[in-house]
Amino acid sequence: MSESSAQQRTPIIAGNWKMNFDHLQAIAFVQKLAWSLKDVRHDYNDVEIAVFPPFTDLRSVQTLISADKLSLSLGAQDVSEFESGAYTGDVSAPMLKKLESAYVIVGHSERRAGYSESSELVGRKAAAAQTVGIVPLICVGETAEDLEEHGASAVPVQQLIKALAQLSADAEFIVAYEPVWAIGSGEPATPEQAENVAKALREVVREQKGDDVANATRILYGGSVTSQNIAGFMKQPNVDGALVGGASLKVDEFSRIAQYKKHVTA
Ligand SMILES: O=C[C@H](O)COP(=O)(O)O
Repeated sequence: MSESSAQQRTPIIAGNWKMNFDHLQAIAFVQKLAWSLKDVRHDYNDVEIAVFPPFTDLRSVQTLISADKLSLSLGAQDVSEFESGAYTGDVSAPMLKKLESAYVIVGHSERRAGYSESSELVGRKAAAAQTVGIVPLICVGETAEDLEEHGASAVPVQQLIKALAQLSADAEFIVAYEPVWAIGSGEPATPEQAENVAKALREVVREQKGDDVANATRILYGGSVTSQNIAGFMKQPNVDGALVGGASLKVDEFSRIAQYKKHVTA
């Protein structure tokens, strides 16, 4: 990958709220976040900042973003593989599209572990999102046991190969490398570990989708990202942003993470 291709990718700082904040709390949070970023946003017009609220908050956050013309992107945390019908509890990609969700997370390890979601299902969900023009953010990552047995990249690479095999459309997707052992643990991967796996994942994209897609695809790191460590990740040539969990629930901290360039030195 050349330096120039890395520069073509717009970095994205994404806040995955998980199952936190009701819709009233969501409104208050987004208002505070927009206020916190208002004086610096012009310095960050080449950085995308996105929030991923629970389903019940999407309408409220979308209305706020649209009414106040906020420079924030909106995403959902999951999507059904089906378009409509008798699927109690599911939320479809067309429904999310109506709410102006630009993105949807698929394959988060909490869903893989808690709901036995396979990489094939993750791929079908990603395909359903792409059908309506939503960009899927495909999460992959190894457990501590996987790391010990197979090293860092083997499991994420296999997960991505299987998920990408389900995509038929030639449409955008994002990959998030989230080592399970780093999520919520306060023990992030090192920037070098994140870079090594991100590089391996980009090679998977290259093999399956070709050079142009590989060079354009954003690959994020997630797992105990904070304002103290974000700069190290963002300096890596194959890391194009972060998927932030716990720290995205604190306005000031998430705002500091979004302003990572202040902390990046050559
Ligand atoms: O989706 C976000 C990840 O699970 C990371 O969560 P965390 O930042 O709380 O470790």
